[in-house]
Amino acid sequence: MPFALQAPLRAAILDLDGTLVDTLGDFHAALNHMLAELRLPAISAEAVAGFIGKGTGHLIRSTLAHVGGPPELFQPALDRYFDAYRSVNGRYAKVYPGVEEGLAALQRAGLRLACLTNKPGEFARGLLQAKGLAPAFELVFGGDAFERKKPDPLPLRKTCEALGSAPGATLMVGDSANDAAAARAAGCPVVLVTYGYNHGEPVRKVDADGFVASLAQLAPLLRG
Ligand SMILES: O=C(O)COP(=O)(O)O
Ligand SMILES: [Mg+2]
Repeated sequence: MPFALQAPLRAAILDLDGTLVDTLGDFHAALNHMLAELRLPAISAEAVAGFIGKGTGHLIRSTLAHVGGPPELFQPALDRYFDAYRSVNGRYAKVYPGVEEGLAALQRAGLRLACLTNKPGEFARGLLQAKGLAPAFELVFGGDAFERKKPDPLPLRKTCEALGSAPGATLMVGDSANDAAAARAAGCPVVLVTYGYNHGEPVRKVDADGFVASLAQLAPLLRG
């Protein structure tokens, strides 16, 4: 569906998991490693996909509940998960088609770029580095950078401030209702990709300014 972005843009904020990189394989491997160490049953990749995007605490709590593990195991599970994720980060992850092209188009349009994810900052920076995407971003903020995570608007407001760009002139590009809700509340225009993880729900039902099947489709929206 064609759509137009109203305001002249000065900056763009991009989500990471499900938007820039398909990280389901990394999450799946790290969680199953954690579950095996806790002697709990394994989880399917499909179930994991529904839990991505709301940060690590939500991912671990949802995974434990899904396999019938007691909530008291949260802290030991979290510790094992961090060790496991640190050692797989990027190994089973793939940059989505059109990402390099889309980022280059945003840069050519003179926009300052930040990556804002609910993933812990350490993992986000390592992943962007491993996939060759780090040089595109002036700033990278993880889920541990601010007091609250998306869908709260605080991380977007803070990122706009750090970029020196008003929210109305800062495009949020994400894959989930979380990104869209945060953008709406912060006053940023928001475009969602149709290929990511939207908590297991159809992404087109989310209130957003537009949808793209590839970041390469952002290029024509930036002209003029
Ligand atoms: O939930 C996470 O860890 C990451 O999610 P995000 O990159 O889509 O914000
Ligand atoms: Mg995401």
